Parts: sequence; structure tokens; C-alpha cells
Amino acid sequence: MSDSLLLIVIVALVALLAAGGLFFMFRRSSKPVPPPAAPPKVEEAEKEAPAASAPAQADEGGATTTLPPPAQPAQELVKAPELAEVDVPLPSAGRMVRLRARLARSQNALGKGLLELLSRDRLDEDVWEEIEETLLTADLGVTPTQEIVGELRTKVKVLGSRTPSEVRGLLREQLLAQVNPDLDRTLHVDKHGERPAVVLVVGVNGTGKTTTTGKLARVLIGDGKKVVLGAADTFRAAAADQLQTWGDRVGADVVRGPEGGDPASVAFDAVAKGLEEKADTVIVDTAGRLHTKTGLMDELGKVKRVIEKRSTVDEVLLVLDATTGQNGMRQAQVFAEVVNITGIALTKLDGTAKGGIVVSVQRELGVPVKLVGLGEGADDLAPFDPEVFVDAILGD
Ligand SMILES: Nc1nc2c(ncn2[C@@H]2O[C@H](COP(=O)(O)OP(=O)(O)OP(=O)(O)O)[C@@H](O)[C@H]2O)c(=O)[nH]1
Repeated sequence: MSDSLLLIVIVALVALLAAGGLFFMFRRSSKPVPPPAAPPKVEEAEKEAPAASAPAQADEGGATTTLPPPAQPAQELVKAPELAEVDVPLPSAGRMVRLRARLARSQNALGKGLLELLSRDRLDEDVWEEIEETLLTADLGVTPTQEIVGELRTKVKVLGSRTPSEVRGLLREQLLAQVNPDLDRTLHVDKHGERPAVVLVVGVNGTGKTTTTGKLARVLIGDGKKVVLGAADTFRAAAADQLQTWGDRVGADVVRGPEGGDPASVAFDAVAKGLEEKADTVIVDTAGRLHTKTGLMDELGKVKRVIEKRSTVDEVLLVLDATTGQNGMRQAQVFAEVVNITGIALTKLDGTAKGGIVVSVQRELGVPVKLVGLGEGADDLAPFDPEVFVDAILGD
């Protein structure tokens, strides 16, 4: 090989080596930098901070990026809820007037239908049948319906032609007579001397018994009374918790026992607490399961007997769900045979057009409706006022 050829080969080799070096240098600088330390896996993060939530977060592409555990200490995340502040409910006077719009919303169709039928020029048999049907559909019961129709027929004949206000007046008079404004609807909740009044709340589960007990406590506290609650519905643990929440909110002591414990013993302790606290009223929420009539009789009988060792049972309130119609009435009858009911709390009247149940339940049980539930809100329980009720049915 000539010297010049050797020189060319050497130059070419040096150039090749230089290009290769540049290539490797470039590749190394474009390689991603690995993370300094791998973050803990989800399970590890959870072990370190059991209460930490959402340790992983999905990006838009569906891939999961593991996040480091949150910086704050775990116990803050499981801290107990703060006690609800005690609020002061409004007094009970005029409550039903305040809730009248709600009553009108559910019951107005009945009034409108009846007023329209009675305002027709000709009131033939078909129209009277329709009036009868309307009253029966509203759960008024057969006898009250027949009485109302009989009275209206006579009065309409006497009147001859009818102005709208005359028709309204006639109907108002008849409905009010059936609701019976003369019944004594006093709630016996005032203490006697040193002893608190005791209210026993009975009824089938789901009728709104616990809710009514809590709402009633609010009504009484709004009226300036001191109230103790007894969670004698030991059958369902959640019922005691529910009552506790009501008690915490309005500032009423709640006496409760173990789940499945003896309801009579809770009732006894509640009355003892009422005496000790110089309370005006002790309200005892019972389970009142309708398993068998004798079982029910034993349970409620024992609760009553045990209370009477320390005080008197002044009011036995039967809670009845207005939406359950005839089924509810049958259950009510069983309770009436087992305990001496002194008043009815008719709940969920906001959820049914069948307000006639006020009339039929009073007739069948011979006990006045003393309270009505008109919603799920804390202040949606009102002392029953017959005139406000009838006016809400008829509309303004
Ligand atoms: N719309 C409406 N709902 C009501 C009324 N009263 C109670 N409720 C609802 O009825 C449901 C049942 O109420 P509870 O008080 O738990 O019934 P309960 O009879 O005590 O049932 P247990 O606790 O199982 O014994 C709850 O969702 C209440 O909010 C009312 O007047 N109107």
C-alpha cells in the first residue's frame, strides 16, 4: 500500500470513531432521568395511614399514578363528628297554620272535587253517587260518608239555588262536624308535683314512631318544657341512635339500653332520670312489634307496669301512618285492644290525599287525633286543629 493510501485509511478511521463517539453521547443525554426513589405502593401507603383516602388517582388515559400518602396525621381524618349544636324550636302555637299550605297541597283535590260537584245546577242521583264515591276514596269511612251525604241532600233541598259561598259553607259545616271540634285534644304532658308526665309512644315500625317522638320533644321544648327521652325500642339499634340525634339537637337527655335489652328496664330508667332531672315530661319510644297480639300485650303491659312503679302513664300516643289506609286501621285496632290509647299522632298526612282517615280513625277507636305529621322536617309535627284542617281541604 502506498503512503498516501495508508494516510487516507487512517483519516477515514479517525472520522468514523469521532462520529460514533458523538452518537453515543447524544443517546445518553436524551434518556429519561429515573425517579430518585420509587413512591410507596397503594397498600403500603394505606398501612402507614389507614384513614388516608384516595391514595391513587387515575389520569385521563386510564393509567394510575401512585400518589405519596397525604402529609396530615391519620387521626384527623377519623376525628369524631362534632356534637350538633342545640337549637331552639319555635313554640307549638299556630304550627298547623304555618303548615297549612302543605296540608292544602295534599288535601285540596278532595275539597275542589266536592265543591265542583255540589255547585252543579242539577244534583241528580249520579252526582250524589259521585259525591259519595269522592268521600269514600278519601278514607272517610262508610258511616261518616252516609251521614254527610244525607245532611247535604236535606240542606241543598231547603236552599234551592246555591251560591258558591253557600255550597262552601254547607260542606265546611258537615266536614267539621265529622272531624268533631269538641273532642278534648289536650296532650297530657304537664308534670304533677315533683313527678314528670310520662308519654308512651306506640305503633308499628315504620309509621314514624321514633321521628314523632323526636319531633314531639321539640314541640315541648319549644313550649319551654324540660324533656327526657327513653329509647325503649331496643329491637332496632338504629332507633336509639336516631333518638339520640334528636335529643342532642334539642337538648333532651336520652336514656338507652343495650340492643335487644329489656324495653321495660329502659322505660324505668328513663322515668328515674326524669325524676332526678326534675323534667316536665318523659317520652318513651317503644318497639311495639306486631308479632303476636299476646307478645305485644306482654311487652307494652310490662313497660306500663314498670313505669307505674315510679310515676303514672299520662298519655299513650298511637302513631299511625295516614298513607296505609285500611291496613293501618287494622293495626291500630290491635294496639287499641292491647293498651289504653289516649291520643293519635297521624303521620305522613302530607303524602296522601286521603285525609278522611282523621274522621274514620277517631270514629273507629273513639280516640282523638292530637298530633299530625306534615313532613320529614324537624318542625313538621303540629297539634291538630280541626278548623285549620277543614279549611285546608276546602281551600281559600
Ligand atoms: N313525609 C313524611 N314522612 C314522615 C313523617 N313522619 C315520619 N316520616 C318518615 O317516615 C320514616 C320512618 O320514620 P321512623 O320514625 O324511623 O319510623 P318508626 O316507626 O320509628 O320505625 P322504627 O324506628 O323502625 O320503629 C322516616 O323516613 C321519617 O322521616 C311525616 O309526617 N311526613
